[in-house]
Amino acid sequence: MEGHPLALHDVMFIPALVAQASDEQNKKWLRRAQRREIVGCYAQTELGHGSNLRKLETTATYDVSTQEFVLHTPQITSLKWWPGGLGKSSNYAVVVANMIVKEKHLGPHSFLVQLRDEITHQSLKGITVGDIGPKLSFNAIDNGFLGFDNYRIPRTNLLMRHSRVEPDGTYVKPPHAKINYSAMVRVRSHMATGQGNFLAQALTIAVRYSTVRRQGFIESGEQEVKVLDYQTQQHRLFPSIAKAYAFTFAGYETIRLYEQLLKEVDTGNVSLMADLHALTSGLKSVVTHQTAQGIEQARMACGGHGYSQASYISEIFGVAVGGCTYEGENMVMLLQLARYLVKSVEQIKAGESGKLGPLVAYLAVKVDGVDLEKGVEEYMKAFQHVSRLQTWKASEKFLKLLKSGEKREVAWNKSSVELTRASRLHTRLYIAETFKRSVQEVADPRLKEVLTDLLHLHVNYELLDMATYALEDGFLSSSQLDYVRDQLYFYLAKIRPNAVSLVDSWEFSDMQLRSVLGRRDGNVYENLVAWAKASPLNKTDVLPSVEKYLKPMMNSKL
Ligand SMILES: CCCCCCCCCCCC(=O)SCCNC(=O)CCNC(=O)[C@H](O)C(C)(C)COP(=O)(O)OP(=O)(O)OC[C@H]1O[C@@H](n2cnc3c(N)ncnc32)[C@H](O)[C@@H]1OP(=O)(O)O
Ligand SMILES: Cc1cc2nc3c(=O)[nH]c(=O)nc-3n(C[C@H](O)[C@H](O)[C@H](O)COP(=O)(O)OP(=O)(O)OC[C@H]3O[C@@H](n4cnc5c(N)ncnc54)[C@H](O)[C@@H]3O)c2cc1C
Repeated sequence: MEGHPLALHDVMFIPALVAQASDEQNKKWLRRAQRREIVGCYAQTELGHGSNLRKLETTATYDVSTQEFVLHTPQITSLKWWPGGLGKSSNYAVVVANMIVKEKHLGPHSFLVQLRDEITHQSLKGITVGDIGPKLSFNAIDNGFLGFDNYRIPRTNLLMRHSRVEPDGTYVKPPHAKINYSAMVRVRSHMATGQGNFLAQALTIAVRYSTVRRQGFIESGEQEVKVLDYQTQQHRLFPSIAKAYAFTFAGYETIRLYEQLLKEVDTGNVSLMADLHALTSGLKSVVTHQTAQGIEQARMACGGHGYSQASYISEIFGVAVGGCTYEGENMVMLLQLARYLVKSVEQIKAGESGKLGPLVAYLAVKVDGVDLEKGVEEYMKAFQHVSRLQTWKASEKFLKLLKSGEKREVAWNKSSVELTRASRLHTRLYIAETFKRSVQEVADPRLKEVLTDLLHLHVNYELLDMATYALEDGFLSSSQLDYVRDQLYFYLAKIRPNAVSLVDSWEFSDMQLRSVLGRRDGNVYENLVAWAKASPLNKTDVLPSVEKYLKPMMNSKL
């Protein structure tokens, strides 16, 4: 669960080599990395900068006389800080540094750098490396720091698939200025499935436990009810079951798009880059935030035992919520998507709606009203409407400030909260649409029926959650909103009989879940007692601290 020291070797180091090292270079490095003869990480973030990559301070200066790059950490804020696996495990890193050739600053470029001796694993001369210390979670991964003192590497250690520096220092530009950012886009493209997986684990635990836990009565009877029979418990858990499926389906799509991008970029076709960057920037932000909320609700739904580490939900939360920060802080990434949305609005205003990509074409089409009783398609139109409304309002706010004479950056900052709201709504539309498309493609009629129930639950829950935007211009009436609520409660009840099968279908083993509450055999109470008794504190009846502290305190005559 909490990842492992080689997680970043697999999810970033190797993909960075695949995407950015030349075939020539990969003959030397990739096989060795895949066979784990070398262990690597992705060292980009610094003590002083993580979001603003233009201001990364680690430099890689080309020395034409020796055909080497000199890596240097000019000041404390330039130390690489946070990269997973960097502290103690890796002996190599893909280092992102500001490249300087013939005194020209060429921006962030990626270099393969050996950090430690392959035999002794000792850090090499000119390298300072270590672990940054305990974190909220993910403590099985040694996030580290790294400093260079005029550390020399061969010219050929610049990853040269897309940009090159020739022996004489001639710089060959990449086909797209941001192609060096591809390793991040890859992780972002995989995050929806990863986060969906975290959410699914937490929901498996909470739903199973909610059928074991009996507490209180709905109508008087012999037995107390299973807490899963409370509507509030269903409302707390079932929308997250739907989201776990929805995020996974959306993630399948972005993983496919990333693979397509990788192939296209190699042919020089970079047209997909802008769309995928915008899409994954919004998706990682919405999915990570909603996953964290869903896991927290799952933990709270388990009462006191949810708060015990025996539930393991707090660890799942810790690992998942890091995603709101890593791979691009959520606000920063929502604003990246907002750039794309504002550009789309400007294209429409310039009469160029025909140029809009499929993901934003809806911004040019006004929908007057919907008849929600006709089904899910109508909900999609409602999501399109609220996203269009907010995107246009936020864009108009920005453009009006611009027209009033504000500098672009200042106008942008003054509109940024409204812009992030538009980015979220646009992304939630995308998630709902991929969920709908994926359910439509399910062949097995029984599966399709249950997943359709989840889809209905999802669209009603989401539309109710966005009600402010749907009501503000009268697009939806309050009686339509009453219909949405009724539908929500109808589907909570409809899903109840299938809730356990829906989470069991993810087939997490007890070992993967590591949760006493989520045990497949439902044998919670005996195992909670066994778990507690195994705690180190219970090794002895009386702790040594009693002699050392308690007794002297209790016997002291103050
Ligand atoms: C179970 C265990 C699991 C284990 C799983 C654990 C995994 C943990 C992994 C964590 C690893 C990390 O965190 S690795 C480090 C992650 N770090 C980040 O993500 C850094 C976030 N910051 C950035 O990416 C960048 O600074 C930006 C994109 C925010 C800004 O870049 P910039 O160079 O200043 O560009 P900017 O001026 O904003 O935009 C200029 C133009 O470039 C475009 N642009 C910007 N980036 C891109 C891009 N990638 N692809 C295409 N286009 C792009 C913009 O849309 C814009 O187009 P136009 O609008 O002009 O048309
Ligand atoms: C668990 C974990 C694993 C990580 N693994 C790696 C790794 O393997 N490799 C690696 O290189 N890095 C890694 N990182 C670092 C991570 O990528 C950065 O923390 C992240 O990019 C955010 O940058 P920052 O920490 O500098 O935050 P900052 O950018 O300083 O953000 C601080 C606050 O400022 C706000 N802010 C910043 N810029 C703007 C802006 N332009 N507009 C509006 N608000 C803004 C942010 O929204 C945030 O609220 C990891 C981080 C974590 C937590």
